[in-house]
Amino acid sequence: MGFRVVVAGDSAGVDYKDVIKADLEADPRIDEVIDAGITKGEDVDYPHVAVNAARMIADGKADRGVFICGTGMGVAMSANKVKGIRASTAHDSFSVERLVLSNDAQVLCLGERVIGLELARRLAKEFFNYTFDPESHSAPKVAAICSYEED
Ligand SMILES: O=C[C@H](O)[C@H](O)COP(=O)(O)O
Repeated sequence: MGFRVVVAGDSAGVDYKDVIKADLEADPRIDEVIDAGITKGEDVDYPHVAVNAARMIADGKADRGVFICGTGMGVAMSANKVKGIRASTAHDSFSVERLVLSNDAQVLCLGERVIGLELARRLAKEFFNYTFDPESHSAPKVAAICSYEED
């Protein structure tokens, strides 16, 4: 079974979000792409966009997310407020790999004002090359992150 992916972006990330959404819809590894907004022309602040999208993962409606704002940092901070979500900005290939293999992150965050479109597209694609191994040496560290979550 393929990934169910939620994409989201604020007004500074909507252009990349729409391109990456189309890429993911054409990717045979992905079964479903959910667009959590915004649509171009809308203006919703990034915390609301990211938390709404992250809740879809926490609620089991999606497996992973690609969230985009100007820097990738605001959507990451916001998504991480949702219990069970691990999200980070990653703007290079190695970081994207480790985001999954070390950190079991469900959400890749990208900054439309920081990296070029083709790099963003490539990183979004690479994010789905990896799946976390629950038997790996990284698993207890991820469990330790979770242990610090507060209700
Ligand atoms: O992290 C925040 C994002 O980059 C956002 O798109 C822009 O936020 P700002 O308008 O507060 O700079």
